[in-house]
Amino acid sequence: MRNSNTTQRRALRPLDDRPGRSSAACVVVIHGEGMGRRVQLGDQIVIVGRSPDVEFQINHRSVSRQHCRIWRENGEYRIRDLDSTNRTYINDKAVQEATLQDGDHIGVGDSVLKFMEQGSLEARYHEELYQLATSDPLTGLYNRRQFQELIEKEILRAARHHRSLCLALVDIDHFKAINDRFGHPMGDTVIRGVADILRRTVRSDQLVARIGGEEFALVYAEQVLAEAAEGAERVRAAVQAHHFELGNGPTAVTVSIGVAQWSGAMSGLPGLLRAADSELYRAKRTGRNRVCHGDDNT
Ligand SMILES: Nc1nc2c(ncn2[C@@H]2O[C@H](COP(=O)(O)OP(=O)(O)OP(=O)(O)O)[C@@H](O)[C@H]2O)c(=O)[nH]1
Repeated sequence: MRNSNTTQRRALRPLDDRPGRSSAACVVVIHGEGMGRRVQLGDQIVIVGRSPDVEFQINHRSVSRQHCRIWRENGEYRIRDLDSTNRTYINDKAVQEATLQDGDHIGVGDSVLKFMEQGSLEARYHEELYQLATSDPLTGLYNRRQFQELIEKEILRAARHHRSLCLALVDIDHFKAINDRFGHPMGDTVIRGVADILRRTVRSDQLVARIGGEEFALVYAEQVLAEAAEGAERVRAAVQAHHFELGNGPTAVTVSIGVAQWSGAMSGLPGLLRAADSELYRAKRTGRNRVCHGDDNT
């Protein structure tokens, strides 16, 4: 039986595809639903299917919930059909199980995936395209678009398995004044510095994204509000403790953070964003350099 915690974590960092990773074997959707999406293949088993719980989800009715499985064995990648309704094809031939070769086309429902071996020029090209599409060039964190895609998946998962899920929005305080005083390039240095602190302070499997100019998002999967607020407080304290060298000696930079927990009554992502944003607004209004969340609203 598959471990649901592992599945949850993988969804946040799909198979260690975070920016800056070296080129590895991968599958890329080259036709049909999910075109352009790519999943890096390592030593983990990758299930391809329609279910939100699988490692490579293709949300189309022609794809079975768990359609096929790809795994590594003796240095090769193998694929097996999981009794799918529409079967799994390699280069237009239905297969039960097969070894994948560089460039193979894998037919999964109406979609076609291409398998590319580790280090191949084409795999590197697709990796670069993927990084460009999903990461923020200034910080290397996920960009807003990728954040939305990943958190929407998390919301579906939380709803389905009745798991908790929290979102923290982190905003640098008085950032305009930093730009005005030290110049835009120094402002960029501060954004990069805060991004580094976030990366260092959160769990390694946690989703961190830059979703606006000086605004970041942290996703706390399987954590309740009190736990997420504790994590957010660690982030706030770490930023405050860091001395940013901006030219005139050390300068204090602080962040305000709003935290909210997803609930079934919210209208998906917009509802969760609204709730976290209103807590962020409260943190700004009540003095900045603080974490606000629903439970402290007395
Ligand atoms: N250097 C730099 N500045 C940016 C970037 N994106 C947005 N900004 C600036 O960030 C500033 C955001 O300022 P405001 O939204 O007014 O907020 P603030 O000054 O941080 O004040 P509070 O959020 O109320 O504490 C604006 O001046 C933007 O021009 C960026 O990528 N680099």
